[in-house]
Amino acid sequence: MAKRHTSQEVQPAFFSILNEQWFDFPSEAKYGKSRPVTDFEKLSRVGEGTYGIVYKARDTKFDKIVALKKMRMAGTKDGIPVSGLREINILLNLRHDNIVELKEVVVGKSLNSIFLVMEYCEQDLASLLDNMPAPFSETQVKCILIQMLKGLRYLHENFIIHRDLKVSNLLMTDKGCVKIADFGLARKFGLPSKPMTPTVVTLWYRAPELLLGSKIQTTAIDMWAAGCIMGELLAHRPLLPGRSEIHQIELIIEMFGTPSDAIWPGFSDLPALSNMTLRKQPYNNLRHTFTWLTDAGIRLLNFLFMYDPNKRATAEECLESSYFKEQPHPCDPELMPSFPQHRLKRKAPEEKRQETKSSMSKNSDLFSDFGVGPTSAKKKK
Ligand SMILES: Nc1ncnc2c1ncn2[C@@H]1O[C@H](COP(=O)(O)OP(=O)(O)OP(=O)(O)O)[C@@H](O)[C@H]1O
Repeated sequence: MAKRHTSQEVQPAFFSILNEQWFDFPSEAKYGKSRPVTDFEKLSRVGEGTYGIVYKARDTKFDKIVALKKMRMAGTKDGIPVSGLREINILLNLRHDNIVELKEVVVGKSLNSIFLVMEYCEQDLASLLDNMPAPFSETQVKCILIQMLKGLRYLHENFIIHRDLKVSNLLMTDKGCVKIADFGLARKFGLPSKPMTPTVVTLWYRAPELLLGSKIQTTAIDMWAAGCIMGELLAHRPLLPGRSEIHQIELIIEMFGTPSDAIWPGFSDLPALSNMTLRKQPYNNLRHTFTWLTDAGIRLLNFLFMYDPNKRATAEECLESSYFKEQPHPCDPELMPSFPQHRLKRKAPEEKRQETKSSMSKNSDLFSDFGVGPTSAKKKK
């Protein structure tokens, strides 16, 4: 059967990635004309992830508010970590309303300290979901989903698999524009890369083929994560919050029934199944979970949660869904609430969210490269 999702069997070839990535750099960055980070005034710290700390900062030369992401160097032998290089290379070559814009790369005092200058987004959806008193209305959920799907369609058309889609990587501007962020795990198909690790994609959003050890990565892993995000936005809680990989598989089976070769050809050959027996559960419980959702909504969720990655919905197909054409219609992004009261609450809830990627030391003095010291940090608006 023809593949509906673009896929790649990944190979180990670490150094060719680095070379290809530098060849793709715009000449400014490639030939060392990057601006110094001292051109930026740090305003506040807005987020911290596995690969870097993110600050709200002011570009003093152009008087613009930006986000500055300092790449973590800890634990790397050769300077910039490959995840950072991938993120830089991929983002510099992308331009879309629903993808966070990387404006430039600037350097710190020491040569191996690198900052990504990105457009600043006021919110991330994880913090919003954890803090807002009432859930998003369905018209707002549709507005968010459509923007996410447009961003995904653009990525997949450009041969990029994000590989870490989750609510904390969906940012929102004060104008209600949703942006996919955090390309540290993203891959361009066609580039050789290291052998696939099944631990890509945060556990709660991880597709069954990854959990069961498939060696093939396709754009369908982003679409499963998109289904989890749709479920989370509609239910106002994570849909499949597994505590371990085994628990994650159990939750998936509880919700969608036990897969079989009949619905997912090749399923019984997946590596993890050689040492595990799956519980028999014949029912799909999506309708019981979303009793109030229209048939079109349930159909879209079921399409996103197809076990067989080849049959799973593409972003393009989702955008055609009748769910987005029926009442209540998606609201205009400009009409999305901006939630200024929740901007200060970003960090705490994010820490509570379960993450599976290894955590690195977060104590280094990351302010030391800025011209302005931590004591002069302005209060966030
Ligand atoms: N452009 C931006 N504007 C505003 N805030 C941002 C921006 N980029 C990132 N952030 C904030 O910083 C947090 C961490 O950023 P990011 O996800 O890029 O880092 P990471 O180290 O790759 O994270 P992860 O551990 O999820 O892989 C985000 O959840 C968000 O709250």
